[in-house]
Amino acid sequence: MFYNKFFKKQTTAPKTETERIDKVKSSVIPKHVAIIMDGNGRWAKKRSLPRVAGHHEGMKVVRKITILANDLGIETLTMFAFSTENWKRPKTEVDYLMNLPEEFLKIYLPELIEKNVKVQMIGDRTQIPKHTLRAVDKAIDDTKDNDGLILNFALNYGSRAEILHAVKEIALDIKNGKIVEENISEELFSNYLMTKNLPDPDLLIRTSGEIRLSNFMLWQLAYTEFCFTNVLWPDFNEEEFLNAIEQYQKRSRRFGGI
Ligand SMILES: Cc1cc(N2CCCCCC2)n2ncc(-c3ccc(F)cc3)c2n1
Repeated sequence: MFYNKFFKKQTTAPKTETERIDKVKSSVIPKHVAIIMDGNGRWAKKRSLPRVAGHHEGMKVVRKITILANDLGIETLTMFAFSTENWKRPKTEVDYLMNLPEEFLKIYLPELIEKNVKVQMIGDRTQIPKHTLRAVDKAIDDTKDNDGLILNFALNYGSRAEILHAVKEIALDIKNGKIVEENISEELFSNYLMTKNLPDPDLLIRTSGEIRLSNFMLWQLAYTEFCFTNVLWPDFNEEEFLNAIEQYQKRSRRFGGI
């Protein structure tokens, strides 16, 4: 039992995970959660395993957190799976990573469909191997009519490239008379981004103790609450996810106001 100083009443800490989930569901649920899934290589190194073992373990955590996010009623979950900078990694690691979407979908797509999850993707498709895109596009098509959680994978995504592409598109539309300069607003600009059909993230989670954005959703994260945890992504679990949501629920967001 512990004494709740605000409501002057005895309340009991939730004992089971189900009770904890119910308590979280009784408060504000972030509509859009974005996750930078960091620490996979370090997790493997700590176990004297190859880096790709960390990526494979991290893939299983994606499914775990997706299922819980869907159960909590979160509307969109954006997972930063591959950045435009990741091409600099060794070819063997990049080749492995480009096979992960297929492996993930082969194992988990039936369950995602059954749970009414809708798969989407943001990122530059031009450099992604055809076999990877085929698997992702099939999942997008197979889930296009679902209206549950949107599972949005950031794949070969870079925010500065996204912003530059939007600027060029706007310049072109001004040149061809589609829009006039006076009409350029934050809302119009947002509609030129890859995330145009999504609300800005309410909560960003980054694992492994790194405290930086790594060229991720720089425009969209303007008013997002950040939760940085030292936990390595392969060790991240439902309890850690609930911790992050509870942290979010304890913060009152002012969007620049008082
Ligand atoms: C490149 C990459 C890396 C990747 N990792 C596992 C999670 C930790 C971070 C890096 C490694 N995961 N995990 C799931 C996907 C995925 C992507 C698209 C899709 F439609 C379905 C699944 C994925 N893609």
